[in-house]
Amino acid sequence: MSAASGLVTIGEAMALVAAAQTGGWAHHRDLELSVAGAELNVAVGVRRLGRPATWISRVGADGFGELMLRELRAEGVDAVAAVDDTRPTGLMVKERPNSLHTRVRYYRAGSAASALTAFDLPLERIQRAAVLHVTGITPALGPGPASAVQLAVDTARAAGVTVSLDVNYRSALWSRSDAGESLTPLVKQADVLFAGPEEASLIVPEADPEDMAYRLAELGPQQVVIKMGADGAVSLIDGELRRTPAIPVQVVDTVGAGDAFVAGYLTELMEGAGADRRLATAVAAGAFACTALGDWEGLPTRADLPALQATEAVHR
Ligand SMILES: Nc1ncnc2c1ncn2[C@@H]1O[C@H](COP(=O)(O)OP(=O)(O)OP(=O)(O)O)[C@@H](O)[C@H]1O
Ligand SMILES: O=C(O)C(=O)C[C@H](O)[C@H](O)CO
Repeated sequence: MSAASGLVTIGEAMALVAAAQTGGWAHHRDLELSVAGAELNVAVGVRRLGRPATWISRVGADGFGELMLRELRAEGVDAVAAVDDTRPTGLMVKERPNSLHTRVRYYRAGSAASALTAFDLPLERIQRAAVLHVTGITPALGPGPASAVQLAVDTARAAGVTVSLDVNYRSALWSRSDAGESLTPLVKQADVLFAGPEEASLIVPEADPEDMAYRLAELGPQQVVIKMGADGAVSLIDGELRRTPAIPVQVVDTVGAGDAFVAGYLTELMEGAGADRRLATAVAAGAFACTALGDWEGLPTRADLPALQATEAVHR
């Protein structure tokens, strides 16, 4: 399959150090090393569901960057990433103080990906994509990454490529007012918009998810999806309002569920599927992501999807 049938996404991924047990670092020092980043998670999710995916970024000339590129190769994601020998790959640390909470800390200031600029973009790949997916994390990394996202979106729109935006507000990176101001113009340029209710309220004043969806659609996106965790999603797609329940699962770790949901939705969009099917695959992928530690390791392939309906937990 060519990139023309696939997703292109841009963003930072980090090495992910996660506690292997609950209890906090002071008591349990076992850790697991992986990689994660919202856009990388989406690229892996799309690829697992069967569509081509390209991930554009920068990594450090270090073991973490090497690990990231290896993982992406193993997943079949096409990585277009400059290796920067002056800056490190960013790091994210995920601690589980108890079974109820996950605490995430970033060590990403001055990272290779925060030096991303418009010069890192292979514009012809964006022009040939089926969907360009960006998130509100990248503009928060600095003026270089913000200008790269803007150019990517402008390029996609000029080429008639569908633009997808996940608001993905990260309070450790910027204030709500800065995020609202910077992301509103991007929302207006998006065809598909994903946001949680708290994130949507950065852009519009409404408090009710259905009202938010209508107000966001007035800004431009024909497809607005409000992700609501265990409550599923509210969407306004081509003028039609839907409530899609989540699929109940035994939750291990919800971080990355939103990216899985986006991957499910966008894969079906690229397949030409209708809104009901896009949302069904989105909630299924979101549920899968909740069942495993790690941001993307638990993401499903097509063959995995029916397992959510299975009644027996052990298959022999
Ligand atoms: N506890 C859960 N049980 C079942 N499905 C869930 C659960 N949490 C999330 N999901 C599924 O995943 C989707 C996205 O989750 P959520 O709304 O938490 O996204 P998010 O806040 O963007 O996540 P993140 O930024 O951590 O990736 C939900 O709409 C739902 O379909
Ligand atoms: O928060 C970020 O910047 C990340 O990209 C890290 C995680 O992988 C992401 O939050 C999961 O959606």
